[in-house]
Amino acid sequence: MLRLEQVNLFTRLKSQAQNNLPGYPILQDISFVVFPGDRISIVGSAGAGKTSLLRLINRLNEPTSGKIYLENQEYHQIPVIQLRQEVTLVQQESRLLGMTVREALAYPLVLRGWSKQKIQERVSYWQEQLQIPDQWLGRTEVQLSAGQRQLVAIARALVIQPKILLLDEPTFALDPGNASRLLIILNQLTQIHKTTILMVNHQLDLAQQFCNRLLHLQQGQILANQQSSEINWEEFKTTLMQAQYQASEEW
Ligand SMILES: Nc1ncnc2c1ncn2[C@@H]1O[C@H](COP(=O)(O)OP(=O)(O)OP(=O)(O)O)[C@@H](O)[C@H]1O
Repeated sequence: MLRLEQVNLFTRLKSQAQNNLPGYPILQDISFVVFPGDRISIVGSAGAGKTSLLRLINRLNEPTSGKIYLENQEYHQIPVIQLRQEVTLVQQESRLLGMTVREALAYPLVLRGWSKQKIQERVSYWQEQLQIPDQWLGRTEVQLSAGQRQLVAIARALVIQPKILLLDEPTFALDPGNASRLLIILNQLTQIHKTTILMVNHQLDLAQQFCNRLLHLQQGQILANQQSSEINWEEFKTTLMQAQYQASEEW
């Protein structure tokens, strides 16, 4: 469904470009394949390149070299608007841009010229799927907690029913009960709608609960790309904790 081939991403700061200096590497030699219905957790220490990888896949960043394919079509051959309809990113800090929840959920469909009735049906469906209470619909983002905003942002991404959903730390503002509930809902959705999900997650317990595959990044490189069932999770948690500790020491 999605294929990355030897993708590299280097910074190209203005000062570096002006002085003809090479940028420094953010992602190096990234190659992996995503299959339909995959639930992939992306983990790694701070600065490992997790967000940068999601941004590349959403085409907010362009690879310095290497190629990305969606269903065998090279990214550059796909108009960006179409690509973002099929591959949607929910960033860590989502904004509703002054809209009420009702307006924000309808907005992607209004942009696509849908009728009021079709919008209402689709929005109601996803509101129900993500268990968003009616009382939230008239609220703006300042009247929602960070976790509530995050849930609305995910629902807003799902109303256009993308093939691939990219989630950057969707559970960061949720308490453990709600985080776990969200992952169960997302898990069900991948089965019903065959949505493929790539999720950055710092909490390994949640990653373990959610994914069928794990991508471990370290300093911009893929250290491991493994089926969840093949992972010794206890051992992996210790290894990752040590790597995170080391990264914070170097920082
Ligand atoms: N626009 C940018 N310009 C320059 N450097 C950048 C830019 N974006 C990211 N970086 C650098 O790229 C590296 C990877 O950053 P990224 O945000 O992808 O890491 P991450 O794994 O998501 O980290 P975290 O877990 O802290 O969110 C970091 O060293 C960061 O400083």
